[in-house]
Amino acid sequence: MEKLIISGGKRLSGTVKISGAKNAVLPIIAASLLGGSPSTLEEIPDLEDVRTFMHVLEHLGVPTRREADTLMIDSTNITSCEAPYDLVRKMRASFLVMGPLLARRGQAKISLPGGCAIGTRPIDLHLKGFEALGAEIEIGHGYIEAKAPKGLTGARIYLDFPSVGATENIMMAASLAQGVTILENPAHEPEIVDLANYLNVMGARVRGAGTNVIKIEGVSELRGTAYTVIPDRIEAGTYMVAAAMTGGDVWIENALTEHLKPVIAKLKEAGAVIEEDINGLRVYSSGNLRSIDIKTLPYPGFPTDMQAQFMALSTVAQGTSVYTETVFENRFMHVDELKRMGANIKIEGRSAIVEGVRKLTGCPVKATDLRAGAAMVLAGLVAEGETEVGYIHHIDRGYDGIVDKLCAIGADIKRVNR
Ligand SMILES: CC(=O)N[C@H]1[C@@H](OP(=O)(O)OP(=O)(O)OC[C@H]2O[C@@H](n3ccc(=O)[nH]c3=O)[C@H](O)[C@@H]2O)O[C@H](CO)[C@@H](O)[C@@H]1O
Ligand SMILES: C=C(OP(=O)(O)O)C(=O)O
Repeated sequence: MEKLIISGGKRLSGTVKISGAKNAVLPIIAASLLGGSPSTLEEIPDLEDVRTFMHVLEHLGVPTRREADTLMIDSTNITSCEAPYDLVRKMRASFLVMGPLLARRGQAKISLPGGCAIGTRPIDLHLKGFEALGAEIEIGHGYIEAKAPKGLTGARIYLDFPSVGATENIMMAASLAQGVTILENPAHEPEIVDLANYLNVMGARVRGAGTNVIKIEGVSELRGTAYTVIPDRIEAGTYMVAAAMTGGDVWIENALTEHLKPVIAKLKEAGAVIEEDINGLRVYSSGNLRSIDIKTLPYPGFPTDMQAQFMALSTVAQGTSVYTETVFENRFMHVDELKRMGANIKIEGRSAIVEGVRKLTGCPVKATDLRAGAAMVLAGLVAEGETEVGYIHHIDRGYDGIVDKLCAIGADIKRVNR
């Protein structure tokens, strides 16, 4: 089994270049299915999730080819409308092919994704959206089958919660529907805006992405196009925390400060210094950090995908920090692993109370999910002795070249097979 071995105590300094955003790339790959001609996507990160999505597309009869950071997708013909359990269970974002398939082919049969380590993660809002657009939905034998033989029709849809995935799936489906769709209370995340921009370059008419109402005027066809995805704000945030925790000085190249406001604010509150620039940002700190309180919220609130990494920071900060998770009901799997390293954390309902300790000590720990894995790596960077992180396939889902990037700024980390 592959593991990461980290020898803690190294101060990080130098430059880290941020890759394209996982959470932008995945919906954009799904949206490429809407185009009747090939798309060329640039700045594609080297991630397990991207490889899984390429398999999903190949299963649909859509050829994909990757050369360095470029991904070519030829969606001229789609020969199957089914995504099986084997692929969907590996990556929930596979469910994002439902909107495009329904819109382009009038049918889709996708395995139910099921829950995952961070929560039950239902898809009711996606399905309500498709039904409002005129699709008929049937659930059976572990699959969701959606049909719209006469095509989809624009509708007014209100989301009970600003779900990122539901907003994306509905936006994609509505792009090829007849008439206008008004999507109220959608998600505001930068990845939603990136998807809307890609759809619009394909010929769609999506207005208002990033605001409280998105208006989608359906068009009769879309074409493939070239597109460059935005940098990954969560990857950037993770390296920012690494710099702050290790008392380092790191230039985070390519980070978009506009997308990182809550992360920047909380790191400053913890005592790090941040210099913002058009091409990225610099983070440095003495390593003496203060307690902070964090409540996760939909964008532009503090991102749930940064909660575990910040909690790793608070385990060695002075004072008591309170973390409240409001987006997912079970996103504290990292707590027990951090406690094995000497952290002092108590869970009370949806909050975790973190009492800073003088030091963490290295030991074998598990990456229970993607960001929990990132938190283990961060804890390992400051722990005394050696930390061995297992189940790193979770980390490989979302961090492009994490070992090389950390080594280049002075960390002692290696990947081993043991
Ligand atoms: C590939 C991708 O972009 N993943 C991100 C996306 O996930 P994802 O799109 O799955 O997250 P959502 O915004 O949909 O989920 C947020 C909350 O809404 C609930 N919900 C969602 C859909 C639904 O139909 N019904 C329902 O109740 C979920 O269970 C969860 O509690 O946004 C999350 C919230 O920022 C991030 O943590 C993930 O990294
Ligand atoms: C939860 C995450 O991703 P996914 O929705 O793909 O599981 C994440 O990126 O932290």
